[in-house]
Amino acid sequence: MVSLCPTTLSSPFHSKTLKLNSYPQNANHRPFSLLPLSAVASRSGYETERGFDFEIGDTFFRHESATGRDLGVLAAALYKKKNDNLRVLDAMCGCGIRSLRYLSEAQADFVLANDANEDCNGVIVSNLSTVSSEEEGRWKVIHSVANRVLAERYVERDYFDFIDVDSFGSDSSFFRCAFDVVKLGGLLYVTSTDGFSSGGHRPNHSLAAYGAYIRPLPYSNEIGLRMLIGGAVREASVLGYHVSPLFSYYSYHGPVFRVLLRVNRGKPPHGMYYYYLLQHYGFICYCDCCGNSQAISWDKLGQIKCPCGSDVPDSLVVCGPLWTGPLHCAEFLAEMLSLAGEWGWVGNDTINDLDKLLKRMIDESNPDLSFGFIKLDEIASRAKVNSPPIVTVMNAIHQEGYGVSRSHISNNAIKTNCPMSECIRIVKGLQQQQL
Ligand SMILES: C[S@@+](CC[C@H](N)C(=O)[O-])C[C@H]1O[C@@H](n2cnc3c(N)ncnc32)[C@H](O)[C@@H]1O
Repeated sequence: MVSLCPTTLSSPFHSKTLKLNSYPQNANHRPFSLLPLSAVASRSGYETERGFDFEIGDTFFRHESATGRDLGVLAAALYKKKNDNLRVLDAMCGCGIRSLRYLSEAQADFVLANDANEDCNGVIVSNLSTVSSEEEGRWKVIHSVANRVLAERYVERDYFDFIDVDSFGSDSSFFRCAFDVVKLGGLLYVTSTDGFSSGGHRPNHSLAAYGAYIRPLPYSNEIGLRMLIGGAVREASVLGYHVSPLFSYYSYHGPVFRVLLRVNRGKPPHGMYYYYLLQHYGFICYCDCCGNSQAISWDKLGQIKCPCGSDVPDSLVVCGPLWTGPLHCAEFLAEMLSLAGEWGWVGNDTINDLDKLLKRMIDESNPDLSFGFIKLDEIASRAKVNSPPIVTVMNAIHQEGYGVSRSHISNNAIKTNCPMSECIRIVKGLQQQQL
């Protein structure tokens, strides 16, 4: 038997010495991204999602991830509509529900479904067989660590239109291999469940995984998305690719951070890539004293100071480097929403949430709105009043000429370019009107 060491596993170029279907036999040498079995939420039996009945056996499956799957399927289907061809690599497929949905709903021409755990094989094959027989060649199931699968595809020059990496913890170790296997113009759907890092509780870890030093901020879940995009942007630029987020989605079930990236090479639409990077890849500075946030570009790093002039020690919290640009592409989201409507996903109970989510994401794509969000509780506590209804606050801010939207991340928060001092004045005014 081949003896595997972690270095061997993480090196893509050892694939020829190992059987593709081999899975590390020695528990001590399990790839670092595989969690201990005790951490795996598994339930035996069958599930239903969007009208599909499928087996889950003892594989990892979470109901709560359905929205993330819906978003991926809509995006893949849009890609297929525009490009007429769709080859999907589902790098960590669990029971194969995503592969099943990419085949059935997005009409993928081919899906390569991989999961390192060979025990998932029977369940995946049985689920995909409900779409077509294995002999028809629309899908193939393999079992290997994701980076090895990706590296082998790269060596074979076997590129994919859509790659889904649904990992546990941080996904940054898969970026490089994945970028090399996505077709130019193709889509990479990545996931992180690393809520500790985004919350600023493990700055050394976020530095190691995403190259970003993250400290606690009031909008840490948005920071999680920005940390993920920033890490991907950085890794892509090392290889000469440029990426831009088409949508970013946070779900508190996990928590889970998911981002769909378009991968390209050459000049991005808005000028030279490095100019684009300098514009959108930098630092975020939050002032504890006044509650305002600002983006700091690399050339302004030496001049960090809050306009409120605070001289309170440690009042400025600086995080980064991370993505400070838009979280979504509004046009792409609008197309997803329209497709959801065509599929009849708008209007029934489960879909109402997706409908609301997509509309909220479109709203928060407004480029005038600063990154981060402000929780109403924070405004109310600084203004020393009770929190007024969110819609009343938003209307009042809007009437004062500022941009304002909800955030898909927090129900009780707004995104606005209205400074905190003005928000406080507006909220105090609303309170007085009520007296
Ligand atoms: C979050 S689950 C996938 C869930 C699935 N995508 C879904 O939507 O239901 C992650 C899966 O990745 C597998 N896995 C973990 N580390 C892996 C690695 N390095 N390479 C390939 N598969 C891996 C696990 O066995 C597990 O089934």
